[in-house]
Amino acid sequence: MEHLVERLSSLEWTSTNVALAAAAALTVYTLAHLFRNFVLSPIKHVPGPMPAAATEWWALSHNMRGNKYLRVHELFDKYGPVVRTGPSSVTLRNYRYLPAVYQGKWDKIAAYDGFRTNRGCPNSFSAIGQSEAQGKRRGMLPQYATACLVEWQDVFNSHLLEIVTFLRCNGAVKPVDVLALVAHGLIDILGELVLDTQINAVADFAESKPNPIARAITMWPKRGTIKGQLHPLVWKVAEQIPHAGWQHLVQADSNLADFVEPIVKKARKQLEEGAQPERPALVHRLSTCTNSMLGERWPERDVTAECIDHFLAGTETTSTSMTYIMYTLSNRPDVMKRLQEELDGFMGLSEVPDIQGLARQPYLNAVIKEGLRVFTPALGSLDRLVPKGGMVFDGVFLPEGTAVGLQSWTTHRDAEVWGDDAYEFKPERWLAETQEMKAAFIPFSIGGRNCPGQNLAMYDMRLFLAVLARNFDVKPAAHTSSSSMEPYDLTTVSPTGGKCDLHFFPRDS
Ligand code: HEM
Repeated sequence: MEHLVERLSSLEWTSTNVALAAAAALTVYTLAHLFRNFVLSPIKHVPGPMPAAATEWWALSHNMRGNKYLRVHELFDKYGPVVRTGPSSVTLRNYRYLPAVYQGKWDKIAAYDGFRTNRGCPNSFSAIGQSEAQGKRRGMLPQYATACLVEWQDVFNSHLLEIVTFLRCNGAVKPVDVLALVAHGLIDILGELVLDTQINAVADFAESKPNPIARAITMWPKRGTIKGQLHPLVWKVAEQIPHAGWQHLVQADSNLADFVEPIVKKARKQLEEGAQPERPALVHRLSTCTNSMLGERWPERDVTAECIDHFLAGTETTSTSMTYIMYTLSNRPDVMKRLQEELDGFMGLSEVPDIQGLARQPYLNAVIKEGLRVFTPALGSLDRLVPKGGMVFDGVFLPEGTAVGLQSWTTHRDAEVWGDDAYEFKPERWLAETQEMKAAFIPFSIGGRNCPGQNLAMYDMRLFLAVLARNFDVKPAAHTSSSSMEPYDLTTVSPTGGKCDLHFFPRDS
């Protein structure tokens, strides 16, 4: 050793020597990494593509290309129902394992930590452990109960009517991006339901003015995915890249925090002064409930983080589902006709429907469920950590700490459940729902970490779909095609083309 140190100190540190030393260090690091992932790994026996086992870059590069779900889907045919999709992660095909993985109170993987909001504050989505999440969920669930949502009917109606008015003036003249339109509508609704605040996103959209909140909300999920997959140091460096578009993405979180923080502060002050809102928004509920883990009121920064989280979780998911459903209807006059007949019978001459009656319209609900099945917004694997003792899946043992999950893209196309027409959009299948369909339909996930906003999401979708289909016939713009609509998946899905331009022709014109 002394000899080696002597030799090193006698070396002349020219730039060539430094480069050689760096290359040698990199080689040693890479070999050690490969040795660990191939030879020492406790899941080395799980079949899968070699690059996926070698490094995280296989998953990251497919994530960045938005097609990881397709690659993983193909792997099952080649490697069987249990596939190694990363150095320490495995994806399962068999939907019968859904309860084991998602109802077993297993922790989420560390990448969820990248979804903290309000400058690094944890929220229910980013919480890794069940107990931390349960404390937060108890406070929010009453806001999305049916009894609460029906009280907001006037808010839903006023924003939907604004959209109808805009489309009546513009939709036939030039195509409208339904993805952005619905997202702006949802942001206005969530503004009131979550923050008791008017955001006026649809008004800005109608005037082609960028809305800063809408921009931050649409940028945020991409930021979360990238941040979650990069080493914190690499992210710190990446944050400095002086590119305007990239900076909008990097700053999406602080921009939202700057907007939501003062609203939360004001609401808390009003509550402390004795105000009793007749119709509490989420910010009021969270400000008054007790954090069951801490035994005291939620800190202000946690309330801010949770409210931001709901804006994010409730916008892109629902707007994507609505967009793919509207795009499908623009190409499927048979489905549109049947839907319009049902809605005409239910709504008559009214432009907006009764919110409760919509839940009882069979074909409308069948179209939405089929939309959520075929175009699930969260279609990749939602990974969890195998707990102590490990577990056997389809004959393959996975030890404690393995990241494991199922992707809804695959589950929603399982021929054993959905039949040979699993890839087709066929709302009729929901008119005779089977137990297998119930068990394998997972757009909102299942178990203790399922989507707490699913009731709101279903209300949103019923309302938007009923209003758009009742009032308009829809045709795709010339440039809106199956390739521009190819799903691009970065945690949640969006069309590859980034938008979905459709023509809206008023039905009574
Ligand atoms: C079509 C619309 C929606 C879909 C498909 C959807 C889907 C999902 C899924 C699959 C999860 C589980 C994620 C995971 O385990 O990684 C989830 C979690 C969550 N969703 Fe939704 N969601 C939708 C709308 C909403 C809405 C409207 C809200 C609230 C305004 C919301 C709030 C949340 C929250 C807070 C979580 C985290 C829950 C936890 O981890 O305990 N979502 N959602």
